[in-house]
Amino acid sequence: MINTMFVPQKQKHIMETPDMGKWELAGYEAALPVTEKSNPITREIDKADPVQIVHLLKECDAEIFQEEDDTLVNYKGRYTETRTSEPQLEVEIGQREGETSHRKVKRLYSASVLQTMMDVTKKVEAILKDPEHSLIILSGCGTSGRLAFLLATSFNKLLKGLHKNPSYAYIIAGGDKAILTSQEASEDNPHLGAEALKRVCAGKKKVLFIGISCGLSAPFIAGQLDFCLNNLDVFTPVLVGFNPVNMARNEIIEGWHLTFRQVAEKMEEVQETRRAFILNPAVGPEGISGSSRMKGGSATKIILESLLLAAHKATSNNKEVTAKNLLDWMKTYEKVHKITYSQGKMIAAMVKQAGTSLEKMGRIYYIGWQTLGVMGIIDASECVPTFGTDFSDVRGFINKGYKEMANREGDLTSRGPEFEISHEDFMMNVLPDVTENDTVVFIFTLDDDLLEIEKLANQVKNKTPNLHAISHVTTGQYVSANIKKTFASVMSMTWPIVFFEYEGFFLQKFQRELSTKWILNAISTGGHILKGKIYFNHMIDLKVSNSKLFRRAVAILQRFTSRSPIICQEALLKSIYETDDLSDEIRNVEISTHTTLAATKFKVVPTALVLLTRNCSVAEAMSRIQAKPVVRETIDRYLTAPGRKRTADQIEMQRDEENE
Ligand SMILES: C[C@](O)(c1ccc(-c2ccc(S(=O)(=O)c3ccc(N)nc3)nc2Nc2ccccc2)nc1)C(F)(F)F
Ligand SMILES: O=P(O)(O)OC[C@@H](O)[C@@H](O)[C@H](O)[C@@H](O)CO
Repeated sequence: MINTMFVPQKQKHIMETPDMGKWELAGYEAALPVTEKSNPITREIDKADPVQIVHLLKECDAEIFQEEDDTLVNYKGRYTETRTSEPQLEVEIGQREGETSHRKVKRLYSASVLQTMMDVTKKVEAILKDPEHSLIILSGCGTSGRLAFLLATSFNKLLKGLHKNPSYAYIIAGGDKAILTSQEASEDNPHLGAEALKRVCAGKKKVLFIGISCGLSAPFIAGQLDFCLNNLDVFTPVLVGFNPVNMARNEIIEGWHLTFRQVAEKMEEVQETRRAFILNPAVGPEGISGSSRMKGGSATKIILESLLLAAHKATSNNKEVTAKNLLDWMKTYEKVHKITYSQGKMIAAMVKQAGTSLEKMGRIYYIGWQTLGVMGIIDASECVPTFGTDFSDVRGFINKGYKEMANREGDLTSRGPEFEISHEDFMMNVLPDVTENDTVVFIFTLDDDLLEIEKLANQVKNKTPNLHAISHVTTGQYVSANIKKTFASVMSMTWPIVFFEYEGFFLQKFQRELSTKWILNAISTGGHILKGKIYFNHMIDLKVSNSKLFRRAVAILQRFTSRSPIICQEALLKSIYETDDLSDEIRNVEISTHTTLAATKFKVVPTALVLLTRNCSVAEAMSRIQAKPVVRETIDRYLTAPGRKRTADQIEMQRDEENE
């Protein structure tokens, strides 16, 4: 059996993969985590126009809801997509006939997922009965941490409306500053996670810990789950992610003794006694490979909002939660997909506008109200690590700033301009410099202060004609004519009136948030695609600021040059350290040393690409990239050079065929 996984081993950091000739072996591809795979739907998204971009993203998001099909995982973790009706027997290499057992991949609506959700709602209900001595903690890194913050504050508001004490708390790697800015390095520290968890739940007797890691990969979360597993008298750990456990990250975590996969496997064992739970349906690869903020973030919202709302409803109605309840709650989110993307043309127009602004070195501003303002702040903060842009390129603002956010650490404005988030900050410090190159998007509902909205819009209109609105209305409500005439375009989403009780009001709020998330994800992703930041469906010029991004960078270099992982890693290190001869000291120092230095550099991956394709010095590679920053030509020239290997596309094509 060819060993295709990261295996903990003494000489650090070398990804165990088949040697060059067998690189395309289905085995390697099969080991590739779903959350890191390239989605065939978006293989050519970098060449799509705005309407096509929106259509492709819509197709990707629809995969979240896909029913369980004949996708088979055999127990050695070789994930093979089969489209045929009869199960395709894939015999393990060196595996005797008949010994292979196949299991279906869990999807959002799978019976096992619904059963686990039901089990977790019972734990939630137990906690809600005793808020003084117990707590529900939501935790994550990056986008997963931002959603943990949003979910915890939303459900504490739900409790407050019932005159109940808060039962929720959140942890985000890097602290509250990570809600607004990228703190990618803190993801790699398991001790930091465990310490934060101890601090937040000091004195509690019963804690339901919900750790969110879309890729089943964040060491910060692994540290927290392991802490829970060693204190099961107080803690019940729940892991939320979107890979099968046998694809959880298996690389030794620096300064620790376990891999994420070992922690996940321990979780699986304890799950047998219903004292730990794993919610990990596959939702399909991201539209931009590895960008788990998109489908991963959406699926996180859908699962946890459905689960928690069902638990609250059962508590107030004193009724049991059934699998059907959960299925019905989650099915309503499919309508959100339908209603949102019914506005595809208007979304495409905003994508086009965003692309124009970004190409002209203009900026994009989201001016939002209530939690729709939070969705704008989240999308804006994701652009920095995702597209390697400056915080000032895409920014979110929210009415009443930190008062509306209700984040634990309160007002962070004094920490610097990237922490200025109120409409007043926007008016005073940003609006004076807004020009017609900039795009401003208002995001509100008709329950927000329409006079305030109109006043602010008229002030913005004096500075740029590119003023658009996303408004959420309930059937029967209409955006008034004078609001309409203030904006260049108004995208109006009409939602059915909800008759459910109190929880229904929150479900409607959550669904407007998800709809807004999909639209803003399309605007920021589409805008950067039109600006030429994406190659095929990969963000090649990524900042290598933590170990996962380091791995992704090496993998992308391999994918586009067909060189071995060792050669690719060397090229990346030469680029990071700006040297043509790597010392053994550099080769053997911890990954965190590489990522800490890389985080201060620009274009290290494109530079490494030139190193690999032009066989030149680092200095020459850097000056080439300086001169011609567009990565696409560099790769195309290399891949189609006479006598060169197939194009990256042909490589992708062949791999996907192998996966069929
Ligand atoms: C699809 C593609 O080949 C690709 C892209 C990314 C990666 C990759 C990135 C990061 C990582 S990771 O080590 O940080 C990680 C993350 C989550 C998880 N559950 N396990 C491991 N692994 C990657 N690839 C990979 C992981 C395990 C086995 C074989 C390949 N591998 C391949 C590329 F075309 F995008 F390059
Ligand atoms: O939820 P995960 O897989 O642990 O990932 C946590 C973070 O790396 C991730 O949210 C990252 O900040 C985003 O830019 C991904 O699009």
